[in-house]
Order: sequence, then C-alpha cells, then structure tokens
Amino acid sequence: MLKLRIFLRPYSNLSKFRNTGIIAHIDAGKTTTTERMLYYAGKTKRMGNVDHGDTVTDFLPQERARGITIQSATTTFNWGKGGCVNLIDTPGHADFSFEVMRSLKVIDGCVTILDAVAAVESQTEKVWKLSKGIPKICFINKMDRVGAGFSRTVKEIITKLQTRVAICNIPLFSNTTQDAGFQGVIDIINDKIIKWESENPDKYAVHDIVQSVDPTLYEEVLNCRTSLIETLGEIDEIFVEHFLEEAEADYMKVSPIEIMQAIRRNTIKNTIVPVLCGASLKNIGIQPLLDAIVSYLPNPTEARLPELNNSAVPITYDEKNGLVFDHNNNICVALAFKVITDTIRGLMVFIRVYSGQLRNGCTVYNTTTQTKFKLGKLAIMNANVPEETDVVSAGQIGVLTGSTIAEKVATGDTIISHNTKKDGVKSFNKNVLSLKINPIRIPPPVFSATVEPKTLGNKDSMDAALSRIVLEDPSLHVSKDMETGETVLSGLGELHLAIAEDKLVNQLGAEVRFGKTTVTFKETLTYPSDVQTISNELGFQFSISIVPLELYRTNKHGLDSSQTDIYLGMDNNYLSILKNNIPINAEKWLFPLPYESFVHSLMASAIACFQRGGRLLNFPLHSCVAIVHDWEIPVDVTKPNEVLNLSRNLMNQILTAIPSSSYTVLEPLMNIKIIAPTKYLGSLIQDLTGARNATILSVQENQDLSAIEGNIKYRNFADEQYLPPDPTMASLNASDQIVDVKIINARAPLRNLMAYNKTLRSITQGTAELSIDYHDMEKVPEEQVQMILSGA
Ligand SMILES: Nc1nc2c(ncn2[C@@H]2O[C@H](COP(=O)(O)OP(=O)(O)OP(=O)(O)O)[C@@H](O)[C@H]2O)c(=O)[nH]1
Repeated sequence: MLKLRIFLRPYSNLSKFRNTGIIAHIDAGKTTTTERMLYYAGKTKRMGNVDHGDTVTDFLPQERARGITIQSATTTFNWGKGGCVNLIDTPGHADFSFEVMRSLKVIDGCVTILDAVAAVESQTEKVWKLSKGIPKICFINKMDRVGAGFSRTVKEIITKLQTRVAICNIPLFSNTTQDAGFQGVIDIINDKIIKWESENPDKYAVHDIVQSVDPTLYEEVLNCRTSLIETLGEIDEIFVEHFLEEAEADYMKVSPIEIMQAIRRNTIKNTIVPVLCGASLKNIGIQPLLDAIVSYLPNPTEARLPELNNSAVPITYDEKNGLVFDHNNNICVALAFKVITDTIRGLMVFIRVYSGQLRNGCTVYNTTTQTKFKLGKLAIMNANVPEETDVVSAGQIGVLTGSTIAEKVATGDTIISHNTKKDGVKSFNKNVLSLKINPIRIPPPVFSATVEPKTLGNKDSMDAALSRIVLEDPSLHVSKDMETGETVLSGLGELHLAIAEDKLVNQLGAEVRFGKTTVTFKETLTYPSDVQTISNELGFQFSISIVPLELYRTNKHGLDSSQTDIYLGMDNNYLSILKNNIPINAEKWLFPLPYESFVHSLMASAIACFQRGGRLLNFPLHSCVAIVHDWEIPVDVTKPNEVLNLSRNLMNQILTAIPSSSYTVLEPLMNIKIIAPTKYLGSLIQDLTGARNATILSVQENQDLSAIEGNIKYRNFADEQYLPPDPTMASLNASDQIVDVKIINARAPLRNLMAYNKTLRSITQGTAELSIDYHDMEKVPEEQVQMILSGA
C-alpha cells in the first residue's frame, strides 16, 4: 500500500539535496532531534517522544519498547528556500555499527549530536572516525541539563575529535550563575538572540543584540565573532580578502553572508566543523540546526566521489547532471544499501542514486551479481511510509519495491540502467557492466548462539525467518555446525543477538529456542595445501590450492602474489586467480558466460567451502586464500552453476585432505579503552591482567583528558578559540568537576570479557566509561583449545 504519488523533474536541481546522516553516542538525542526536525519541517503534526515510544523514526516494536534506535531510518523533507533534506537517523549502540556504516556510505554530510553533560563519548569518537572525510556539523544537545558544558564540549570536540570549529551559536541562559535556565541561543553570525517559549513549541522570538541595552552580552558576541572571523581568516583566502578590503578589518562589519559562505566552503573541504547548541527535548535550537544543514553541508555535486572498483571508468561531475560515468550521461548508477521487510508493504530495497535517473519499470543490470531484471515500483521514504514516485534522480535516496526485489538486489550491490531507454543495458560496454561502487564493509561477527526449532515442524519457518533477518541485516550471519547439525546465528554483540531473537520470535513468529550466547570461534590453516586438479566429462578442469592468508601475503607459499587477481570474500577469506595461467585473458574473454559471472561462481564455491569449517572443531574458516592456478572450461559454457559445482567439489576435497594438525582455532581479540577515576586503577588492572588475561597497552597519566587525546596542534587551536563561560557547570559540586582520571588501553580475548560492563560498574561504582572494539582474530593457545573442545 504505497502512499501519495510524487512527480519529480528529471535531475531535479541537484543543488537542493542534502543527504544527511545523524550520528552520535547512544542516548545523545538523535531520535529526539530528528523528531523535532520532522515537526518543524511540516512532515508531522505532533512531536513523538522516545520516552513514550511514539517516535516516527524508531518505528520497530523493539525500538519503541527499549527506547533505543536499532536500525537506521530514512526520511525526506523540505527546509528553507528549496532545501530538500534526506535524513538518516542512525543507531548509537556499538552493536549496530553496521547500520551506521551502511548509512555513511550513502550520505554526503552528517550531524554529530553530543550530550552537553557527557561531551565527547567513546562512541562519538568511533563514529567520527568511521565518517572520516564526510563534512560534519556538531550539535551540542541537552543544554537544559544541570552540568551541561557548552565550552567544555567544544574544547573536547577540538582536541579529541581533532578538528577546528566554527561556533555559530552559543547558549542563552536566563540566569548566569546557579541553576541557569536554558532559554535559547545567541546567533554569533547574525548578532541575534533567539528565545523559545517553553510552553509552546511553535513560538520563538528573535531580537537584535543592542550594545547599550546589554553590554555584557554584546561583549560576549564580539569575542565569539572575533574568534570565528580569525579562524576563518587563517584558512580561507577569499574570506581574508573580503575582511581586509570590504569590511576594512572591522570584525563587526563582516557581513553574515560572507561568514556563512566561508563556513560552507571550509565545511565541505573538511577544514572546519560548524558547532551549534540546543535542547531538542525542550524544542530549542532545532530551526538553526536545520538552517545549518542546508547552508553548510554539501549537495551531491559538492560531495566526495564514490569509490569505484574500476578505475578504467572515468567519473566527473557535471553541474546539471551530477555524476557522469564513462563520459556517458545516459548511465544511471545506484547503490543498494539496505533491505527491509515491512509487514504491510513487503520487501523494500533502499538505494542511493549517484548519476542519472531510475524510472519505474525500466530494465536494470546488477553489476555485482551480473544479472538483469525489470524494476517494479519506486518510492521515497518518510520514515516508515513509502511515497510512490516515477523517477528517482541523481542525489536522491529511493526505495525499490516488489515481492521479488530482494532476490535480485542485496545490500552493497551496484545497479546500473539507461537513463532514457526502457532497456538500454545492452548498449553499455564491458567496463561499465563490471562497474561497482566499492561494497559496504561488514564487520566480523563475534558472538554466536545456536537456534533450534521448538518442533521439527517449525524447521522450515525458522529457516525462512532466519534468511529474512540476514537479508535485512548482513552483519548477522547464519551457519551450520557440520558436526552437530545445529544452526548457529552470529552477530556483533550480545544486544545484537538479543534483538535478533526478539525479532525472530515476536515479529516474525518463529517458534524457536536460542542457546547460550558464546564467542564466535573460527579456524584457519597453518600450512598450505598442495595444488590439486579435478576435471569432469563436460570438459571442465580446475587446479586449485588453499593457503593461509599470512603466507600468501608474505609470498611464502611459493607464488608471487603480484601475479594474481585477488577478491575478498567473507571472514577475511580470499579468492585469488593466477593471471599467467589463465588460458584466456579476462580482457579478451570469449565465452558466453561473462568473466565476472565466472569469478562470482568461483567466489561462491570458496565461500561455501570455507563456511563448512575446519577439521578441528568445524568452526568456519578465516583468513584463508583459495588460489586458482589453472582452468579449462568448455567453449559453450553458459551456466554459472556448472562452474560452481565442480570448483566447490575440488575445494572441499582439498580441505578434507589437509590433516587436522594443519588447522588452528582463532578467537576475537578486542581493544579495550577504560576511562576511570585514578583511585580504581589498581583494582582495574588487577582484574584485567588476572581474570581477563588482558595485555595492558598503556595507562595515560594526565588529568587533562583533552591534553592526552589531542596533539599539540589541536590543543593550541582550543586555546586560541574564545569560549564563553559555562554557567551551569558552576552548579556542580567542586568535587564533581575535578576529574582525576586515567585512561587504560588494553587488549583481551572477547571470551574473557563476557558481561565485563557489570564488573566494571561494580569496581568503579559506575563512574567509568568503557569502549570495546574488535581488533583482530587471534590464535587460541593449544591448551585452551582443549577447554573449548570440552565446552568448559
Ligand atoms: N534533558 C534532555 N534530555 C533529552 C534531550 N534530548 C533527548 N533527551 C533524552 O535523552 C534520551 C535519549 O534520547 P534519544 O533521542 O533516544 O537518543 P538517541 O541518540 O536517538 O538514542 P539511540 O538512538 O538509542 O542511541 C531520552 O530519554 C530523551 O528524552 C534534551 O535536549 N534534554
């Protein structure tokens, strides 16, 4: 049931689009802010509240029940004169970081929301790093809370996130000392006071700042403006010229428009981050934030170019048409970044169109799977409501619908089509047909749980439900334990699996039982296999060997890896094709089956074999390379399946022939960062090095966090920046403000960190901040493999 019908002009004015993501630490207020944006943009009639479970973007039952965002939600609205914002609200919890990663792949700019009391938190740093290269705005939220520190947060943004800032507005309090009531913001660029009425979300008043009426406030704005202008003067030559010539070096004479243009130029270049503040829950500061999104973040023609697999296809930007691939503006290129199954509307695949336009009913080519298909209906999203459209143009985020769409396009696939012809795919050359936007990296799953049907009769529905959740969330992974026959679901964290269980049981109605959540183990090879050859009566022949990635990388397996084409599969496993021995060069491929399909089939074989697991404990293989040394295939081969079957048989044979002594077990090794008061240091280290078997990498001594985290350059930027006093900080007890903390960086096996948060809370009375990140897979010591074997 699609709603409304939106007709868009072809290439409808690219400069108006802002594909924007909202990223932050958990609970910073992303959903609350998004809700206000939708309201003020006229998309909703009332503001939902996370705490009442009635927000637009957190629409899943699990999100509403738990008050957290689990999946990213896309919504579109207009703002200001001709701005069209495609907004993606992303989850803050680390277990859902794949949702953040896939959103970052398709956005051109983002808003980072910070809690003014907590300032820069661990997940803020993580998502900031993930979004490297994407222009950003910072919104310091929750300025209404006791202990909110605008200037302290700005200082941490500069030093911890290592960026220069452009402070666009500062907080306005009703009282400058104790228990300050947050009322609004002071616009530094336009010299205005904006005050919101707490009782009425639609009312706010704008006043000029008059020096004779309020000299203190005027002084404050002058200081901030001077600092802003000096910062812009250091990085922007056009601005300097204007400042010296037109504004006659008078800080108050510089026109707001010149300041805004300089901020825009430098935000897009990633040399500066505009900073604004507010309190979303109190409806304060949202309109200036929306203005800033449209004013400072890039439109699709100003954004970074997508990374492609094939440098042979030139891409350029054209003012009118946006991205142009291969000098041919008739090519439409889009990336599928998300699949969801809506209970009412069925399957929906989210796409970002990079060039040209996709039309209802046209024929498209999936360059990832090398298959052609016809598009069904197109739509754009308003949170969970699709609105039908005839065309999705360059720069837009759209939705492909139709009951079989998910069989044809998956997350990370590139699709291309002809802009004008209904079926113009055959007019594209081979380079374009193999063009792919680099896929979205899927983090490795580190936790697993067995899933079993309650009765044998529930098995088929369980498999169908599992396929569906993996289709929607490729960071979940289903495998089979070859020894026990059990189905295993793996994910990025305990919460990730708990949500998956909830969804399977309560949303999809699967009658299943989950086993205990355990760490995901893998196996790898320690020695290379021999090269083995297999052939069949149809004329196929393959010569393949399987080697550990470590040996392949160091060329210790006897082959020069520069002589191979290498493709990344799952679990850090690779397929490598030896160039010299390929009978027919890929450039002059003469078979009816495209070369890409051929490689795709070989990759599918390798993935299936590696997933069958090693010979020690049947854990899926990790960090192995299947090398195809040589092949012969019949001249009339058309079916990828024939290639797949034979190569899979051969790889299975090879893996089975390798003695179990050549396999070893791997486990996830995690980076741990703990920020805790110094008085707990001894107990924390004792616990880490004892019970957790952790290696301590460093303990940072300095009491000033910003001094540790930021290098000298950024500390200097922070010192040069004028920062207004933080009145609400004065209401804290003096003892609360003195943070004598240490930062512990350590590394430990994940299996020793189960429920570590609880231990940390009890050791530090809840005063520590923890961040745990996947580092790598590490070999499990021999004696501990026996423990794992016995299930201890
Ligand atoms: N005092 C105060 N509380 C706020 C403000 N904005 C949000 N909150 C509260 O902070 C909590 C988290 O808000 P959310 O909007 O769910 O935060 P989020 O960043 O979307 O959370 P996740 O997506 O789960 O990471 C809720 O209880 C909100 O009511 C604010 O401006 N002031």
